[in-house]
This record gives sequence, structure tokens and C-alpha cells, in this order.
Amino acid sequence: MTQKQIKKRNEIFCILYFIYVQLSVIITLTNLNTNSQEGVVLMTEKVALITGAGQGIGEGIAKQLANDGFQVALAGRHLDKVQRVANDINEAGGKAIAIKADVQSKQEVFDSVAQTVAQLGHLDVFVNNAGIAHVAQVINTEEEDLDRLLNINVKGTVFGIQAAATQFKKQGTPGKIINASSIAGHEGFELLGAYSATKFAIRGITQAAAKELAQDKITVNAYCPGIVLTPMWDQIDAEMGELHGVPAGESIKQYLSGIALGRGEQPADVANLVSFLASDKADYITGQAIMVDGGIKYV
Ligand SMILES: NC(=O)C1=CN([C@@H]2O[C@H](COP(=O)(O)OP(=O)(O)OC[C@H]3O[C@@H](n4cnc5c(N)ncnc54)[C@H](O)[C@@H]3O)[C@@H](O)[C@H]2O)C=CC1
Ligand SMILES: CC(=O)C(C)=O
Repeated sequence: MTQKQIKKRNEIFCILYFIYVQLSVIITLTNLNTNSQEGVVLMTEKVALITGAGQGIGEGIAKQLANDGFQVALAGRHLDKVQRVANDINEAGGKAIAIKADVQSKQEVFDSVAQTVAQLGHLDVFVNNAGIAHVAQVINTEEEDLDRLLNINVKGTVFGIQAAATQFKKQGTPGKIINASSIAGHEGFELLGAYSATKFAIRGITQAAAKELAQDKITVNAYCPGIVLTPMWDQIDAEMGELHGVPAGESIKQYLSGIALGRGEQPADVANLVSFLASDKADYITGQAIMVDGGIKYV
């Protein structure tokens, strides 16, 4: 190789090295997640854990947050269901993991946070979405059904708040906790009395936890959907139909006719609100239970 060729080769090498350094800087800056309040610099994407993410609203939230750029941990009682949603997200280019966890167990909720941190590095957002409904008049509500509702909807949410706040404090970072309440948490629904009680409880625990955790820069809010067309409403409609002696599809019609915007709610409608509450744009919002119901004219 001549001196001229060696010089040329070195020049090309220098140019390539310069481009490599520039690209590394750009990629690093893109990945930086700077919290100006704390001066904390995290080198990774934000991480959200969503409970009850195997179907319905939880699935919608998981997919929306993944679209927003979150790495997501999907927790649910049935691993195959959360794994299916995680696969969808991963195939679409996101990053999702599936975790088996029953929110009735404090240990399993704490373990789900530990698994999230072990696999994704840290936690920024915890969505307490898992919940069940039960159709019965208040005077006919069985004790075991009341226990199940309270264990999943209320205790499960309290465990989620405890596990998330413990992790945020350990990290020394701000965090966001987002709970599932309902329009039934603002007004009691006939035949959903015990369920409504659990959703009122979520508003109370959201307000109290928001006040207690504000000093740690942890916000706590709730979303209050209306009539969302998920398997939960299929079940409510079927059970109301049985009690009223009307065919499937009839009971929900009455509720749908009371929606000002003229259509049933989709999981994506709820996920859009959660996306906002999980974002930096909601940093100054805490202790709120926000309606997303299409303008229900009566409840
Ligand atoms: N569908 C609706 O119209 C409304 C729903 N909500 C609330 O939104 C949340 C999600 O509701 P949907 O998606 O409609 O319900 P869904 O029944 O379609 O899905 C709920 C998910 O939570 C999971 N889950 C239930 N118990 C669990 C437990 N012990 N541990 C872990 N996961 C558990 C289920 O396996 C399921 O994947 C619930 O908290 C519900 O009360 C609030 C207002 C309206
Ligand atoms: C299931 C539920 O929360 C309502 C209000 O329909």
C-alpha cells in the first residue's frame, strides 16, 4: 500500500469513527429520561405495570402505554391471557413481559413489582386496573360475593399502592399510581350496589394516598369509565338479563341509550385518559377521580 493510500485509509477511518461517536451521542441523548425536579437521570425507557391486563380495559391500557414508549409489565391471574397481550405488543415492536399475579395476594402483588424491576430495571407507573363486578340487589348480596369484591377491587388496589410506593421510594424517583374507579364510584348503580361500594372506596383511597405520598413526588389518580364494551359488561348484561327475565343484550341497551355521545365506550377511550395520567403532562394532577364516560345522562 502506498503512502497516499494509507493516508486515504486513515482519513476514511477517522470520518467513520467521527460518525460513530456522533451517532452514539444522539442515541444516548434520545434515551435520556431527565427529571428536572430531582436532577435524576435514568438511562432507560419508562416502565409501567398494569394489573388485569389480559383483556378488556387493561389490555387497552397496556397497548396504549406501549405505543407511548413505555416498557410494560402485564400482570394477571391467568398467565396465558397476559402472555397473549405481551406477545402482541412485542410483535408490534414494543417491549412487554407477562407476570402471573392474583391481586388478592399482597405477596403476589409485591412479587410482581420485584419481577418487573428484575426484568425491566425500574418502575415509573403502576396501574391498578384488575377488578370484578357482581350483579345482585344489596339485600341479596351474599357474604362470600361481598368478600370477593372487597378482596379484589379494594384490597388488591391497596396492595398495589403499597407495592408501587415502596418501590418508588426505594428508587428515590417520582412515580404515578393510577387506579380503576368507575361512574359507579360516583353514584350507586341498581343491582351493582356492592360493586359500587368498592368503586367509591377507590376514590377515597386515591385521595388519601395522594395526600400522603405527595411529599415523595408520587401522584395517585383514578379513572372512572362509563359503560365499556368488555367481557365485564357481557357478564353484567347476562346476569341482569337473568334477574329481569330479558334476553342477553337487552339490559345493556338501556344503559347505552343514556350516553350523550351516542355509543358504547371502548377500552381505547379509557386508555387515552390513562396515557395522559401516566405522562409528564399530568405531573401537577393528584388525588383526582376523572370521568371518561361519553357523557352519561343518568346513572
Ligand atoms: N367495563 C366497564 O364498563 C367498566 C369497568 N371498570 C373497571 O375497569 C377495570 C377493568 O374492567 P374490564 O376490563 O371491563 O373488566 P374485564 O372483566 O374485562 O377484565 C378484568 C381483568 O382483570 C383480571 N382480574 C380479575 N380479578 C383479578 C385478580 N384477582 N388478580 C388479577 N387480575 C384479576 C381478569 O382476569 C381480567 O383480565 C375494573 O376494575 C372495572 O371495575 C370501571 C368502569 C366501567
Ligand atoms: C362496570 C361498571 O363499572 C359500570 C359502571 O358499568
